[in-house]
Amino acid sequence: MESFKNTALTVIGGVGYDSLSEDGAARSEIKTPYGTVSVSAFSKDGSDIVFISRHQGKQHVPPHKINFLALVDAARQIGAPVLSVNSVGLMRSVPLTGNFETKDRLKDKPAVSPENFLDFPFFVPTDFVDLTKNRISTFHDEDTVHVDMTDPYCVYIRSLLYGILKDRSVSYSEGVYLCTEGPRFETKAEIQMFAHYADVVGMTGIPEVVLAKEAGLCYASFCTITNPATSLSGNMVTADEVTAAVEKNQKTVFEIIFALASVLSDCRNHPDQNKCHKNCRCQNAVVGGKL
Ligand SMILES: CSC[C@H]1O[C@H](OP(=O)(O)O)[C@H](O)[C@@H]1O
Ligand code: HPA
Repeated sequence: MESFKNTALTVIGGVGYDSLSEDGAARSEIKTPYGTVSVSAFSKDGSDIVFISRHQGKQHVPPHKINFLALVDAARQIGAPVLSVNSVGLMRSVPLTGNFETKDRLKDKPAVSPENFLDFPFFVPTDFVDLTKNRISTFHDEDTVHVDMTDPYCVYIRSLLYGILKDRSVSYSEGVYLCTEGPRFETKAEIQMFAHYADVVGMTGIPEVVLAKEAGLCYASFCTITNPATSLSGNMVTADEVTAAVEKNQKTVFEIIFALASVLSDCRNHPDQNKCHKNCRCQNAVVGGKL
């Protein structure tokens, strides 16, 4: 296996992110017990990043057929923290974090809503609801392991993300991600029900986060809100709308990814590890969970 030992960050990228690593990236394949995964490795300002395309490039594997076991096993072999990039539909208004002094209309209760989501497209999941139906969501089919899900998304990586967003004055919302099986979009009745339990809806976050936790990886997700969920605007929901919104925000997402890789790279090399205090429990998520 090619050595990925200096990798600061692995990115699992969704729709519209294949160009993250196009220029001068070294392409290779990682063999896993679940299948072979194509990855590309590149350096950005001295930080090594490995990119895994969730839909595996031009063939575009649809959400319900993604080989999550292979993708996450590849990330485990790389061994670096993982940032997953996902697109989502917004199901309800969510409070925003950011500086709104110049945005008069948001002064009282700043929130992202189906009306203004284009201005505030970034969302960080803190928890999830799993409504997938037909996916293998554990590495432990033969033995029995019950993984802890108290903090599904790594608190350490999220704290770094929040710092980077704040430094760059990028407003964001955070909350609960709900995953459907897809590939169809949701019905009106489903969105009315789901919005009681979650803020955004997507098709690709699960079981990625669960498998990453089983693998002991530090894993967080950075979502782009691409559309109001079904029936929350007068429009139909289309894949074209999703890709257009991703493309519009891609530059900012790339900047956040590069900044995160840089912080993680500095932390790896810093003699004073207190500077980068890793306050998460990701590596211990299966401790006490084996029967
Ligand atoms: C392009 S329409 C819906 C499709 O896009 C999202 O994928 P990803 O999160 O990998 O960008 C969504 O969850 C669906 O899979
Ligand atoms: N529903 C499910 N997945 C999605 C959506 C949506 O509205 N937007 C982007 N991915």
